[in-house]
Amino acid sequence: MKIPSFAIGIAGGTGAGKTTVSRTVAETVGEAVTRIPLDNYYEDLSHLTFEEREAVNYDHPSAFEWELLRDQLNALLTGQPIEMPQYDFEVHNRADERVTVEPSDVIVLEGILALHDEAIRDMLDLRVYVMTDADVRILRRIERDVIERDRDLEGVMDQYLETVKPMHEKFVAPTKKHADVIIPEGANRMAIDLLTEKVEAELSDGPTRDDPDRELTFDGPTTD
Ligand SMILES: Nc1ncnc2c1ncn2[C@@H]1O[C@H](COP(=O)(O)OP(=O)(O)O)[C@@H](O)[C@H]1O
Ligand SMILES: Nc1ccn([C@@H]2O[C@H](COP(=O)(O)O)[C@@H](O)[C@H]2O)c(=O)n1
Repeated sequence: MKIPSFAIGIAGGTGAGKTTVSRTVAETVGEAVTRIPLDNYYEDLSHLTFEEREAVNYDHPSAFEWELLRDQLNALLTGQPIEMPQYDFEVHNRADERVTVEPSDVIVLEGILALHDEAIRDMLDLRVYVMTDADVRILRRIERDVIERDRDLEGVMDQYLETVKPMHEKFVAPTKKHADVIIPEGANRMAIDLLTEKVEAELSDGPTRDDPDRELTFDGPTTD
């Protein structure tokens, strides 16, 4: 196994297509890829009632347990297994069980604020932002939240206007400037093929992060 692993961050607004991109890359490349959904690092809110949890702003950076994510991402990248928390959207809280995640050659961190935290950004080798128009994203989100997350239409609309949209503009969209690659629309075949090729090239005995030749093989400028 490569140590440190090759780390990719995939950020973008709700409904942009982040999960679709990371799942497709992981399925195409196979077992060498481990997905880390940022949602699993929402703070444990067991001390609040369901009604209080319903009212939380889940699009503000303070909703996430960044320290745990930094520690666990660092552990995985350096070859150690983690006990990853799980998230239950229906009850707005962390689930009781954790899942053991083994280190792997490629780690994909995926979530609205995957490029928000500077220390996390520094751990990533490739930073991706999935950019999809807001009207498309809200339509996708309504469908998903009602069908998969047990939400009602009115609640999804209120949440979107009260927190999701303003937080997207304030915290999510500005992280685009940290991206090495911007993917339009999510399930964009060409972009996914290029991303998959990049991952496969990293797996096929490319230079590691500590290799002085690595800079020479990097195929895009960073904005940091
Ligand atoms: N390019 C695309 N065209 C059409 N539907 C898409 C595309 N990308 C993603 N989707 C669909 O949009 C919905 C939201 O995508 P998802 O990957 O879950 O977004 P995110 O993880 O960014 O919230 C899913 O139902 C997915 O199948
Ligand atoms: N209890 C929760 C926790 C989060 N959300 C919303 O999930 C969105 C992030 O997930 P995506 O797959 O859409 O990127 C985020 O916009 C939160 O508003 C929620 O509704 N309830």
